[in-house]
Amino acid sequence: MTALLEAQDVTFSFGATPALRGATVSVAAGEILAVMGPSGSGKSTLLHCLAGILVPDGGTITFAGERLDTLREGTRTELRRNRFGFVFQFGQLVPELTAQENVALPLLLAGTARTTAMSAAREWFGRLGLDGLERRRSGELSGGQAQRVALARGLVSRPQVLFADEPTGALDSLTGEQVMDLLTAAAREQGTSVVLVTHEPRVAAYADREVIVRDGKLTSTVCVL
Ligand SMILES: Nc1ncnc2c1ncn2[C@@H]1O[C@H](COP(=O)(O)OP(=O)(O)OP(=O)(O)O)[C@@H](O)[C@H]1O
Repeated sequence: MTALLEAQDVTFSFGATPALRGATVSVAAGEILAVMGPSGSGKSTLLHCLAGILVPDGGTITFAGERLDTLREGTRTELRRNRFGFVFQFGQLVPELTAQENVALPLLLAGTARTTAMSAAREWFGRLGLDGLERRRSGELSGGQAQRVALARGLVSRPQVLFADEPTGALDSLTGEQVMDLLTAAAREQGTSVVLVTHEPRVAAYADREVIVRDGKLTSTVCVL
């Protein structure tokens, strides 16, 4: 397996609190990886290090053969914007913007012309069963609808890696399954790798592979296919 994204022996502390203590994990191109583990074990911190949001205290992060952790902040931000997509537990849509503007946002931030960005965003509404909701604001959407809008925003720039941190954590189980069906189908269709943090085995079951974080380390790898 050739790794697209890899953490090698990564350590990270929040002040005196160690969150990662030598975490090693890799994700192949197009692979959906579930990161599981108890609360406080370091899953989100690992995701943030892999995504270049946090810079590790030690160890290395490699993306597409190049060190991510040693890039200057501006270059890292640009790489995140162009190559990575994000979906979090609570959609975190911008409340002042319409649903369609929210989806278009990553493209607009990357410098795409507004008409092009808005029409690319529009395509996702049909794809994710959101037709007719384009002009709604986040306060006028159900939890499941808002999370599908967030998913469209995470995928609209066709990222190489989608980072999903408890993407179904705020949804009931049926709505969560619908979001996971759409997430995995869209990621597979465009060859996007997914780093999926979850503590729910039913959600992890959508992944190709599962790893478990305990006390800031990866403890086991289980193939779920
Ligand atoms: N911003 C922060 N400031 C200080 N300590 C933090 C911060 N974020 C996380 N931690 C600590 O780092 C450790 C790992 O946290 P992390 O959020 O990565 O765990 P997690 O496995 O994602 O947990 P959960 O499943 O509850 O979201 C924990 O001990 C946590 O208390």
